[in-house]
Amino acid sequence: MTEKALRLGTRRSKLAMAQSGQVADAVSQVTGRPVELVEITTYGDVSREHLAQIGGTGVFVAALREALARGEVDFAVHSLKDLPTTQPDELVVAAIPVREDPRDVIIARDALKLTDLPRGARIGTGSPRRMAQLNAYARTHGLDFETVPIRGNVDTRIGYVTKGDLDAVVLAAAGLNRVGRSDEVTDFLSVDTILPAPGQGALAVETTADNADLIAALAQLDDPLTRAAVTAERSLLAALEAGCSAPVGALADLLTDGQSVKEMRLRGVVGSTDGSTLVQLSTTGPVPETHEAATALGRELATEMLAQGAAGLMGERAL
Ligand SMILES: NCc1[nH]cc(CCC(=O)O)c1CC(=O)O
Repeated sequence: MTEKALRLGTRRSKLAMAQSGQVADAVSQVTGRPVELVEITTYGDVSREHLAQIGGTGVFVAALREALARGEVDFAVHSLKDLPTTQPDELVVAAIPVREDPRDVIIARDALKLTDLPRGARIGTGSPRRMAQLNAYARTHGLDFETVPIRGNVDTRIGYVTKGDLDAVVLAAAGLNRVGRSDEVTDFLSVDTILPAPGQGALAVETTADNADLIAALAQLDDPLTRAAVTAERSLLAALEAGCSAPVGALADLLTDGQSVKEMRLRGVVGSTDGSTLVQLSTTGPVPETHEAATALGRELATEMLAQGAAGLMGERAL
């Protein structure tokens, strides 16, 4: 007898379909069961222009979570950076697979790098985090470009450059990799220049808390080091009382001593969108082995950032 297919709820966007498809393959490999994609239309997909008013990328997550709660699907895959920092009691993030490239990139006309952009160049991004750090970089490196607020999916955003409306756009490397368009990247931005969004490049595989068998099966896809890193990053975000559209960047990585992993370093930044003020700090600690330890690392850095005025920079919202 063939086993019943597991139902994976997904948005219809190219990026969502790509990442759901990849997780579907992995889940079917570890469970030996077929996985069926169930398309869920979200309010954010239908009414993009109202996204800012109804609360940013959280709307995409909410529709998938409702389908899970109603029992219409068995599990869902989210971009971790779009996931609100509060976890509903009835849902569990059963797996956080190995993170992809966390960097931001630019796709610019004429294969230009960030530092090659001419004076007055227009760079499209709707993210206050990217605006703040790009503008700060311009100020400290004698560059002169303008960040222009844009929205839209990966294709739309790249279209601004290919149609000649903008000189460059900023995107996440991971998303481009997943949709097979990373060959169009003209510059991978160092995380020393632009810290990514907390959780960027990582996925969250979520199911209902009452589904013990599926939780155990999905756990085989979990990467504990990725989980520790993104838990610390998201704990920083939560402790700063910032949402997914706040100008906050964070990245936890491992510091190695020769061959062996020594410590985890968590870097964080918050800034004004014009780049005139940045609070950028880092902390290091033993590699966290529990959720509590990872959370403590993020809280510790938040406390230091708040002491340096981070709270005053959190009011700015995405356009
Ligand atoms: N905010 C939209 C979004 N959510 C996740 C990704 C990319 C994939 C990832 O970071 O995991 C993107 C696109 C982007 O920022 O370019």
